[in-house]
Amino acid sequence: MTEPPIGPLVVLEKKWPNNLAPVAVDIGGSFTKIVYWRPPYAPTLPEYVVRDFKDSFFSASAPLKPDPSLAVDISEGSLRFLKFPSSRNVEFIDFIRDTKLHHAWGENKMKTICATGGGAYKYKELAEERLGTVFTQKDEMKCLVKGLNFCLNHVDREAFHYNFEEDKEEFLSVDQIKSTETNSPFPYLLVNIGSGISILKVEGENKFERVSGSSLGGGTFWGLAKALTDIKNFDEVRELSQSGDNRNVDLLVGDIYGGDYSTLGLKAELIASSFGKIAVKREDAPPSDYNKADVIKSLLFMISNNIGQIAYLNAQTCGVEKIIFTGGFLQDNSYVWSRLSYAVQFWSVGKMKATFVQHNSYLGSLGALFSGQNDKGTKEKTK
Ligand SMILES: Nc1ncnc2c1ncn2[C@@H]1O[C@H](COP(=O)(O)OP(=O)(O)OP(=O)(O)O)[C@@H](O)[C@H]1O
Ligand SMILES: CC(C)(CO)[C@@H](O)C(=O)NCCC(=O)O
Repeated sequence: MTEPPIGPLVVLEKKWPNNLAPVAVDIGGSFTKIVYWRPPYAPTLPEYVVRDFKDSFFSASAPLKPDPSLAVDISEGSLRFLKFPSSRNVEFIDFIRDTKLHHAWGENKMKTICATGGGAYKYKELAEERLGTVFTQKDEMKCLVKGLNFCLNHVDREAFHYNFEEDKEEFLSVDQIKSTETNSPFPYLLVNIGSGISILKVEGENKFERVSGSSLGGGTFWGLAKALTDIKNFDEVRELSQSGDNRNVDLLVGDIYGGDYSTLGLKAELIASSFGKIAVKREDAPPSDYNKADVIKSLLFMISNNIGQIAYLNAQTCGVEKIIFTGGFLQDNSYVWSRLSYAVQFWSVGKMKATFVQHNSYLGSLGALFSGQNDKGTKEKTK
């Protein structure tokens, strides 16, 4: 079958600038995330590049409602998502070049690609040199909010709560994510857990403020996990968190009080000090029976509880009750969903609920893709 000459512009022609590639990248500290539009006539991408990475997608059959204002007729194709570790950023640039994603599935190279995340600045020169296409820089926070709002408004079952008592997701429809007072998803606190954490108060489609941040994020968890154990693969985290027992590593209230600290309502099984049991071990004690599963589980508890607490405190300061957690740390990580849900419920005494989304890692790249539609490829100013 012969390809139409101008690829996606067939469906995007009304608003999509004809010099902009239907691919956008979010180059973060840990991962580079790519979103691209693939029309039905396009070939699939070479398996050798994709095999190590998850390739999730909104397909024509996924319950994605097209938004006329965005003029992206997804039913004519699909938005596809890919990840590369940031340590392979040169390969990622060559991947775009070799697959010709910046050609918009046609003959001609597009003039610009929208890029966000720190790497949009760090790798601009290198990427432009290797691709011969301009990297139009888009602000990371704006893209994150834009991508998330797009998903919340248009993708059914994108958002979900996690029932930590029954260990299952409870998916929300586009209508269920809306507050009754505002008939919209706003206001919400956005806690994006990538390598580090950014916390934003979001009050409207383009109305938001970064209220806080923390360096104790997904990179901290993964860095400490690698430093403390011989773990090499993130998938192992999911396995080990099922079998580990943090009580071999953490000091519990019960270890200090011999039971509950009733006057403060602190139950015996509550963690009093993460990793505290290792700290108080006698020098002449026999080797402990904690193993790497126990360490991983304790680390996950520590990071997740801390994030849950920071999120709750920021939500309280901002006067917002809905907290939406996003970012690569949460991708396919039901254990963390469970911990964060528990932490938010615990700290807010049941007043607040943690919400999660399916396309955690890809919100920034989605936002970059959409934000390129209405501009002429100029450099974006940040606050
Ligand atoms: N397969 C994996 N390998 C390593 N880390 C993973 C993996 N899957 C999930 N993670 C988690 O995802 C985190 C990175 O998330 P994400 O891609 O959102 O960050 P980033 O955008 O690169 O960082 P930042 O926004 O801070 O620059 C890692 O720190 C780690 O905790
Ligand atoms: C630096 C960014 C914004 C890069 O995505 C992120 O890693 C972050 O928000 N880190 C936390 C920085 C802080 O302590 O506010």
